This record gives sequence, structure tokens and C-alpha cells, in this order.
Amino acid sequence: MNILDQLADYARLRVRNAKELLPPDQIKYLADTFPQGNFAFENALKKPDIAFICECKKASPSKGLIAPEFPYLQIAKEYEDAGADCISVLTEPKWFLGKDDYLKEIAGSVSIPCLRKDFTVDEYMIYEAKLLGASAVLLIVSILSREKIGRYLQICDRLGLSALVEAHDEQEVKTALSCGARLIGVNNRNLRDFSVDTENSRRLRELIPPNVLFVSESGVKDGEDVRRLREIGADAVLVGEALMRAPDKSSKLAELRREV
Ligand SMILES: O=C(O)c1ccccc1NCC(=O)[C@H](O)[C@H](O)COP(=O)(O)O
Repeated sequence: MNILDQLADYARLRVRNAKELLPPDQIKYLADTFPQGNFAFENALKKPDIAFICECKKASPSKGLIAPEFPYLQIAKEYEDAGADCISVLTEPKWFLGKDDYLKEIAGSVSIPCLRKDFTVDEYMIYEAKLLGASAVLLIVSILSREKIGRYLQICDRLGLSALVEAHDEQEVKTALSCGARLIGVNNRNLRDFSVDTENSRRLRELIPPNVLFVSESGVKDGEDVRRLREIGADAVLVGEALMRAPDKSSKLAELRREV
């Protein structure tokens, strides 16, 4: 079984357990009555220059433990102070060592929008994201049916949340567009062999119309990568490991922007 299927299976188990503690009708009621979102995540990416979504990630399936010390609140504040447009917070616990509490605390202490980076397999997880203070959720095309993506996009719209719809190839980009995605992320990481190639973004860019926001995800490590992605008209880049490993995150972000 590939890693995405394993992550999705485990997410289904997590949701089953969560539903025993808080039933679906109750979480839906709570999310519906929680202050309405205002699509802050996608709005933050609408700017003349490329936007930066900076990720808080302790570990990953491809790299194992990335940040043994993980002062997530400090990292998030550093990102905000350094001019990040949005923050992505991993909440997947088994492979990424994420926690819902990381998101809740970060979203409560920064004023830029946060993405719940997790493997959404049930609408329950969208309600959880809202209650945790997220402004956006991740919908990965390869683990969801077209019907589910359509339904989850409607739920996000009702709640005022943005949905980053992630695609890996041409067919998945077409699926995302046909479902009405307004924000598409192309993942440069091949999840079969974990190789990373930002050319994937270049190849798929032309399929995405100008009225849809385009985010290039994974493998962005230096200013040269960002320059190339700016050149193809990426609206945003999502950067994890390069920032997580940088002792000075502010300088690293400036380097990515080519400000130093
Ligand atoms: O990173 C992985 O190993 C991974 C494996 C399976 C599914 C998703 C995975 N990564 C999630 C991401 O999308 C990245 O955390 C994100 O794009 C940032 O990537 P990077 O800048 O390369 O850390």
C-alpha cells in the first residue's frame, strides 16, 4: 500500500475514534455556530508577488524526524514576523508527529491565516479544522472521490474556509478544476519514490486558468527555485523542510525571496 493510502487509512481510524468522543451532528453544530470564516487563506495569496506559505512540520514520511526540538509557537511567530503570508500546520500524528493542539495554539497566537495540513478523508475533519481555528483545509485528489471533493468544497464555502486542492498529475488537476477548486496545489513530491522535482509545477501550470490560484508545494529549497516558480506564474509556494532546518528562519525566508 502506498504512503498516501496508509495516511488516509489512519485518518479514517482517527475520525472513527474522534466521533466516539464528539458525535458528527454535534461537531457540525459547533462548527456551524462558530464565527464564520472569511476565506482569509486564499485572500492572503492574492498579491502581486509570489506568496509564502511557511510550514510547521516536525517530521515526515520521507525524511523522518526533521526537528527534534519543535518550539512550534516560536517558529510560527518567526514566520509571521519574517513576512510569511500564511502558515501550514501538520496535525497528522503518526508520520508527521503533528497535533491538533499545535494548530489550535498557533492559530490563536498569529494573525495570518493557517492551513490544517492533514489527510482529509471525512467532512468531520473539516469541522474539526474550523474549531481549531484554521482558515483552510487540504483536499488531496488522489485519496478522495470526485463526489467527496465537490461536497467538501461546499462545506468549506458554507463555513468560510478555503480549500487547497492538491494534485499530482494532469488528470488530478482536471478533476480539481471540474469540482470547482479555486486554489490548486501541485505537489512536486512523487509519493511513490519521494523524489522531488519542481518541474512538475512547470508542467502542470498551463492547465490551471488565471482565475484559479496556483500553489507549488514541496522541494522548494532556495531562491533559485522560487525564481523559477515566480517565472511560471505560481501565486504561492509552500515551504516546509528548508525552513524547518534553517537555524535562522527569517534569513532563510529572505533568501528564498532573494532579499539577501
Ligand atoms: O513530505 C513527505 O514525506 C510526504 C509524504 C507523504 C505525503 C505528504 C508528504 N508531505 C506533505 C507535504 O506536502 C509537504 O510537507 C509540503 O509540501 C512541504 O514540503 P517540503 O518543503 O519539501 O518540506
